[in-house]
Order: sequence, then structure tokens, then C-alpha cells
Amino acid sequence: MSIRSLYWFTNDLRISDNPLLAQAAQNSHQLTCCYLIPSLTPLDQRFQVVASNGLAKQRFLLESLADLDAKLQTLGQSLQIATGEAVSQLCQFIELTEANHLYVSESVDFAIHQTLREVRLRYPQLTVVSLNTHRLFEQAELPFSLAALPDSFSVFRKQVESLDGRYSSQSARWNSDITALPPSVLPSSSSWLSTAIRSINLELRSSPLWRGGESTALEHLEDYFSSDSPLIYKQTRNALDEWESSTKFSSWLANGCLSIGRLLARLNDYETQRGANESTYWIYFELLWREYFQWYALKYGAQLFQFSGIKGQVPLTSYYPQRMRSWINGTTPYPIVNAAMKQLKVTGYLSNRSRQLVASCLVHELSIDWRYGAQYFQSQLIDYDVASNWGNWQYLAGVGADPRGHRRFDLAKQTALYDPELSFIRHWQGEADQHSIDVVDMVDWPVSPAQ
Ligand SMILES: Cc1cc2nc3c(=O)[nH]c(=O)nc-3n(C[C@H](O)[C@H](O)[C@H](O)COP(=O)(O)OP(=O)(O)OC[C@H]3O[C@@H](n4cnc5c(N)ncnc54)[C@H](O)[C@@H]3O)c2cc1C
Repeated sequence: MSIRSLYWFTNDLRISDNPLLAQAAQNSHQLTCCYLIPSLTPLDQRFQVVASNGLAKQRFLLESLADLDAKLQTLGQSLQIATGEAVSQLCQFIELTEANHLYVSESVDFAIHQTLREVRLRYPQLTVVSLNTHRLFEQAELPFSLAALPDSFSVFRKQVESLDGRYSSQSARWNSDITALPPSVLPSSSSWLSTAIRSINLELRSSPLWRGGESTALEHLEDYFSSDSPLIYKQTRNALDEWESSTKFSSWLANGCLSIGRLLARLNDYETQRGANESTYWIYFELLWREYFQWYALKYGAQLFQFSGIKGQVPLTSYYPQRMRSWINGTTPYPIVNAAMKQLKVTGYLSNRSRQLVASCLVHELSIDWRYGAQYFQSQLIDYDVASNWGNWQYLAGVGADPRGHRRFDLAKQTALYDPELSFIRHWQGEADQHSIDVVDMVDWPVSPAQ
């Protein structure tokens, strides 16, 4: 039988260390590679308060796609990019190419699961092939069943850290480089990418600190591990705004431009050459947080998006459009939050500390339903990852994996600790248009009947 395959790229935008693509290359006679720009799901529509995704996020994705397309072209292939509703786009590709196999990376994304369910119903003869390209561990390697995943990160970490050969054995199996790909029946159609990136650059009027794509991910991997930064990571990672203070791998990991296996293999080499210390261990520690949230999302499915989270406790928050607007625009009474929100809008990135502060502010100071904040992050973050984003928001909102159940940051204390000279606030103009939490309009004042 002729194997005609459709490879649906999702969060695996790379050629190297991509075991699923290697398998598709080996087993197919004909191959079509596609990417579907995610459209808004009903959940997105319910909570999204801005018209479209942030420009920095759009640029990072387009750069990643352009790089992937260029790499595919060197292998005699190209990337088909489609916008619109995922099920109908996939069906169109299946019909056009008469595909009898669909390759797609294993995902914890609820929207992808729903799309696949629908496609399977429409094409019962279609063989769907999936492999893990995003997580560190396979389910069979975990010392517990998915249902018994610990509800606290510390318990999870202690259990998975006891697994043998954590870096080297994990990284060996990712080494599956591809030298050739079967031909496609569709002509290349992605020449618009460079024009789209140029027009975003013009609109943003700032050159990016990050460029999307596997090529820049691999360059950054080498740069980072050629420096001394990993040796002092634990002391610097909470800084608000310095490039070297944390690893900055998240955006490439989230989009799959870099594999977790290759990253850990490089960390392992670094420890061998430069010596392991508490800081180099701490990079692994943080990557285990990422791993934890992947399993958490898989375990809880739609509960990841539920107001009461996994705890079943409904928070005492609601939705206030004016407060939400001032949070997004950086015009709250809290300069450190304002600075961070302005940085997010321009760059599509925030340090972990800033994310914690702005999330705490949204939930505890502005009393807004955490899902509006999570959705806004989804629309802006260049490193948006469904599991890490919604899992961290649940944690901060007190409805997730936090055994303490409640985390409210004292914003004045945090400012004194992390921005004592106010340089972060000044740089991002956090003081510029401060307002009180609720602005009362003239028309809201009581009007006496005599008037
Ligand atoms: C409210 C909120 C939302 C977040 N949303 C996302 C998201 O959508 N995507 C995302 O990748 N991270 C998210 N994070 C986690 C974290 O803030 C970022 O991963 C980190 O700031 C990225 O910068 P870095 O690569 O320099 O991280 P580093 O500090 O250098 O950490 C190394 C890597 O470990 C992982 N990591 C670190 N901390 C966490 C964490 N708390 N949860 C999960 N993974 C972690 C990331 O892959 C990161 O690249 C969120 C955190 C909060 C509080």
C-alpha cells in the first residue's frame, strides 16, 4: 500500500531531535507538512478581551515557521500554512493529498484532542500516529499512574528525581536527525511569511531580543552554555529584566524549536566540563516544573480551565472591565505591575517573578477571575504553553497545585526587594499613568431629582 502522510506540526517546530518526523520520513511514500495557525476556541472567545494576539507573539511564531519552512526546503519539502477552523483545514489537506496517515505530536492541548476526535470520526480509515516530542518522560517511566500524579510539585519532583540516569539516558533517544524527506504533492505556498514578518517589524518599531525558529534556538543553546551564567543561575533567576539572569529557553521550548532532550544533554555536558553546582541543578529543577505541568494538564483535561480549578473551591472574584483594562494597559495603582504589563505588551515576555506579581495583582488586588488573566497571557506570551500557563495561573489563584492554597504577594515589599533603585519601573514607565482601582465617571454620581 502506498503510504500518503500528512504531518501536522503543532508544538514541535523543528527538524532535529524530532522522532515523529523521523518516523514519518522513514515510513511514507508521499508526505505533506502543514501548520494550522490556531483559531479562537469557544473558551478563548469567552475570556479574550483583546482583538488579536500580541504582535511580538505573532512575529515569534511566523519566524519559527519561516525557519522550519527553510529547513524543510533543504530536504526537498515545504510547509503548508493554513488559517481558519482546524477541523475543516485538516480535512481539506487530507482530501487534497489523499492522505491515509496523519502524524501529530502527542499533546496535552484540549483543543487539539477535540480536533483529532472530530477528524477520526470523519475518516475512520485514517491511521493517526503520535509520539511524545515535548515532554521529558514517557508515561511508562513514571513511578505512578497518571491518576495518582501527586497534587504537589515537591512530591512529584522527589519521585521523578529518583529515576535512574536522568539526563543521559533521556537524551539519547532524541537523537534522530533527518537527512531526506519523501516528496510532497502540493507546491510551496509560504512566500508570504517574510512580508508578514517585515510588516510586524515596522508596526512594532523594536527589534526583537528573541527570534523564533530552530536555528536561533540552537545558537542560543550554544551561547548560554558557553557562558558563566548557568553557574550563578539560582542567584539571578528572580531578576526582573536582565537577559542573562535566566536561561530564556522557554519560547523555543514552548514552540518546540528546541527539544527538552537536547537541552538536557547540553546541560549535562556543561556540568561535565565546568562542574555541577546548586545553580546548574536548579535549571533541571525548573525544567521539572515544566514537566510537572505537562502531566498535570494531561491528568485534569478540561479542569485546567475551570474557575474552581482542581480544588473545587470557587474563588471570590469576578470580572470588572475597567480594572481589566487598567491591568492590561499598565495603569493600575501599582507601578511594578504597570511596568511589567507594558513590558509584556512590547516584548511578549516577562520574567517568572513579574508573572507572579502581575497574576497576584489581578486575582488579589483587582479581584478579577483568574481565567481572564490566563487568557490574556495566552494571547501575548511568545512562550505560551497551555500546560505551563494555565497550571501556573491556577497555582497563583489558589485553585491549583499549591499546597499552601493561597499566594498573595505584597507588591510594595516585592518592589523594595527586586527593584530597589526603581530602575525596572522607570525603564518601562510604570509610574507614568497610575490610576486608582476604580475610576468613577461623572455620570455615575448620584443626580438629585431637582436637577
Ligand atoms: C502566571 C504564570 C504563567 C506562566 N506561563 C508560562 C507559559 O505559558 N509558558 C512557559 O513556558 N512558562 C510559563 N510560566 C513559567 C515561567 O514564568 C517561564 O517559563 C519563565 O519565566 C521563562 O523564562 P526562562 O526560560 O528564562 O526560565 P528559566 O527560569 O530559565 O527556567 C528554565 C525553564 O524551566 C521552565 N520553567 C521555569 N519555571 C517554570 C514554571 N513555573 N512553570 C513551568 N515551567 C517553568 C521553562 O521551560 C524555562 O524555560 C508561567 C509562570 C507564571 C507565574
